[in-house]
Amino acid sequence: MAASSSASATAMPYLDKTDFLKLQNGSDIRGVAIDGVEGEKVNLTEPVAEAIGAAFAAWLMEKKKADSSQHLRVSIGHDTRISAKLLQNAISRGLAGAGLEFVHYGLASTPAMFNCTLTKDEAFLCPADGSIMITASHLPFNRNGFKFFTNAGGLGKADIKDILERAADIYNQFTPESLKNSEKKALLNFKKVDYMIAYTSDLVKAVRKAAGNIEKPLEGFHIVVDAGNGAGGFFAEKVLKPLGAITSGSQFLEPDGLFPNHIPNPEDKTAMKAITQAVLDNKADLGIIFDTDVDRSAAVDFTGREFNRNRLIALMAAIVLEEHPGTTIVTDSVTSDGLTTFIEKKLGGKHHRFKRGYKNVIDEAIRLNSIGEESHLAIETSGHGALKENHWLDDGAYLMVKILNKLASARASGNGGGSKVLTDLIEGLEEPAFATELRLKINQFHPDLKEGSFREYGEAVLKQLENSIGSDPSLHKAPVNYEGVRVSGHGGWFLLRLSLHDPVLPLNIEAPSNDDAVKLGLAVLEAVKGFGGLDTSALKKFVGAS
Ligand SMILES: O=P(O)(O)OC[C@H]1O[C@H](O)[C@H](O)[C@@H](O)[C@@H]1O
Repeated sequence: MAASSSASATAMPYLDKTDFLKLQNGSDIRGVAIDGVEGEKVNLTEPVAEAIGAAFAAWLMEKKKADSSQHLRVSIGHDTRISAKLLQNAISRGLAGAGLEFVHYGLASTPAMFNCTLTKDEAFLCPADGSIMITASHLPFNRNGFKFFTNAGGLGKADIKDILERAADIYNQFTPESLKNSEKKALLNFKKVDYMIAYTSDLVKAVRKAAGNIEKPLEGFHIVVDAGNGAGGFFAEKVLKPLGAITSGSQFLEPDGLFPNHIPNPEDKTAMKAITQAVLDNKADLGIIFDTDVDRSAAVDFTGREFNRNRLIALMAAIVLEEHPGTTIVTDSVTSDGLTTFIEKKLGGKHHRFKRGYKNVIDEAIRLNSIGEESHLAIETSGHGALKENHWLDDGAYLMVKILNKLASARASGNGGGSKVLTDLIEGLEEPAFATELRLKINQFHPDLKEGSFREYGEAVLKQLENSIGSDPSLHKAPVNYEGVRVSGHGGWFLLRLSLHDPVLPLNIEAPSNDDAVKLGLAVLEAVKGFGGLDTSALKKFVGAS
């Protein structure tokens, strides 16, 4: 362990590239930003964040072929986490030290942070050459992280790795003088604007335009919002109200980084229950729920029926296919067979079931367009959805705007009020009576893994499962599949695949009954039973074998 000579730098432990690379989570940076959870040591410290800021600056200057005289501008926003300000200031010092301008947006959403690289309005110090969102999405309160954007979109895995490697070098070259110097520069150059005014006014304009330039196209609609105390509270006040909607009964709009009510996550059952209850209690027409940084969303109709997961995809596909008949809808891998039938037979579109991961589905839709296959929607069951018309940005608020457009235009053309128009759009979507996701952990320290990685071990489990399927006549491998092993049988299907980030094999099962789902579960259990490093307890419990 080497340590720098200075007083403040002695408090900074030596960290190498591997320590920095541990902060990578796909195309995001994530870490533990504050104490408070036993066994979780802070690894996203202020100096680490400062180094990441300086590394992003260096990366951006290279990308934009800028020299230090050009003063590239970077905007910084954050969600409601309690570590937001600390990290905001640290990353600003990194940018300032590298000679870049930085602008604080304060509380913002992830999609707004991409948008500001496209907005052309000097009053909001836009466009930004690059932007940073400080968020850890729905993770617990002690975590935090960064997402980065340029006008070309969100940075991908390779760029994040590059930035973290640069950050490791920068961090180990920090001296007390350099740290003081960047602090001074950051204090001198500090600027702040409320960019959410510009972003929300664009959303409002989009709905007005779609409704035929009516000032208050949502007049009389009662719509409740649940922001889960994340950054999405603006939607009620700054989008729905100006459009004329009644928003009383909206809940958890106040920022609170301890998330005292429920996790802001449309995939979370408690969160969905909370917004459903609010719709029913208030006899509202529609409920809208966001995740912490508003890149994901879901809705609830006036009867309390949830539009999330496959249903949200079906609804968005119906809206997009009305506008672009025959287009390809790209989704993640855990979507249902019923959804494929719905998109292809009822809506006349094409369902391209790809891999899990929002960046994967978005990049795939872009790729399809580039080879001549038209696609206008890339959407995941997690609630991430991106439209071609909106720069392929996964924006939970924009998804909801598309739904609002539908409500407003239906009423403008005399089709009544309420959200029945939405419910009707997904009529005919077959839904399995039983659906579950079990997450089977790989024990990385099990002797069976020898020197190999958990990924190699997971691949071996999948290979074994694939081989064993061949000998069971009631099971059939999906003819087209991009991830893991997807099999149909017993009237349903299962998919076993490697998690994008964790040493886990998620197993999704959908079937017409619990018994059929158990039969599918038993087939998986039988195939993987020789793998001592795989924790199958959840599966055993599910099939009643423990
Ligand atoms: O592979 P898993 O562990 O199920 O996680 C997959 C999920 O990871 C993150 O949350 C991404 O934001 C999602 O886009 C992705 O679907």
